[in-house]
Amino acid sequence: MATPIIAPFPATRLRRLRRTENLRAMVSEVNLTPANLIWPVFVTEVPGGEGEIASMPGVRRLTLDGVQRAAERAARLGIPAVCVFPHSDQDLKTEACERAWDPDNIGNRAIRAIKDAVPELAVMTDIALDPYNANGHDGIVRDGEILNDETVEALVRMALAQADAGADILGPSDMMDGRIGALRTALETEGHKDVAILSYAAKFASAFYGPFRDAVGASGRLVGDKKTYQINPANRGEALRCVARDLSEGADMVMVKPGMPYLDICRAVKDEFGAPTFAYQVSGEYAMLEGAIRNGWLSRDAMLESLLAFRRAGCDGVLSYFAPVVAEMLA
Ligand SMILES: NCc1[nH]cc(CCC(=O)O)c1CC(=O)O
Repeated sequence: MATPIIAPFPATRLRRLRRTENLRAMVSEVNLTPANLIWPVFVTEVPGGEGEIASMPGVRRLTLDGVQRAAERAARLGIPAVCVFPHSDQDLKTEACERAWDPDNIGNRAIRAIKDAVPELAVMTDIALDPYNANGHDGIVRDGEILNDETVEALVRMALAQADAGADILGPSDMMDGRIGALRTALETEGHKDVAILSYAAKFASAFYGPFRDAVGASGRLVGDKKTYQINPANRGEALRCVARDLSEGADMVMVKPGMPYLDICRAVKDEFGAPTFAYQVSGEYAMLEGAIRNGWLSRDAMLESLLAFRRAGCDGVLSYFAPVVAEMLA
């Protein structure tokens, strides 16, 4: 960026352009619109599973009817995409995770329900085995080890079932090596050449996913942690190598996750690669902000400020549980 020429005070008074709302709007460097938002929604097949998630006040697990109404709300508000997360029956979780590629699993049923209700709304999915895995991991576990290559084969089956159900954007969130290339090849050869991949490329092993694991019913199941596949929060260089690798294997878009504690990574990814770049303002970030707002410790403007920060850091869009509320505030 060119260094602006600044005349000495009083010729320069930077406050001149902050004086009124309209002057401030004229010189705003970034903006936030509903088009920048992707709304993550939880869909349950468990009888009585719908309702508010204790660690995410204001966020509900939805039935298939409920997710159709959410899709209509998204479309009305100008939110371009929803991302479907399944809350599946505990009894249907297995060690081989077969249900992940069942055309009638709750995730795939939700994709079809949304496409029936609002065909033009983009539907994004999550590709990882954890909602269907008896031990809560994103990959297949044998003797305590998360198996990379066997998991990638399972992910390909899962992805094809989602594409068959009508998904527009696939979101591999598992952090196995080689998955983007395997998914891209399978999509090309199985008649899904226009299905986009938004890779969770720089996904860190974070403590901020806790409420999400409650929401999808994986918390009680998870043995150990995800540090052998998700990135060490200390590692910026490794995150950039992951993004480079995923783009070179055929990802159309990339994501940094979590969001707010990793804005430096967002900026670096955008500057380095210029690809469509997204951040995930994850469940723990939502819980922090919403908890403080509900207690009266922060104002609702903190929501908007947090999302604007992603735009300033170079993100094209943000996955956020605040999406519908923020889109209403922006309307
Ligand atoms: N692979 C599953 C997945 N997909 C999105 C999230 C987290 C989203 C959030 O916290 O809001 C997770 C949890 C995890 O990796 O343990």
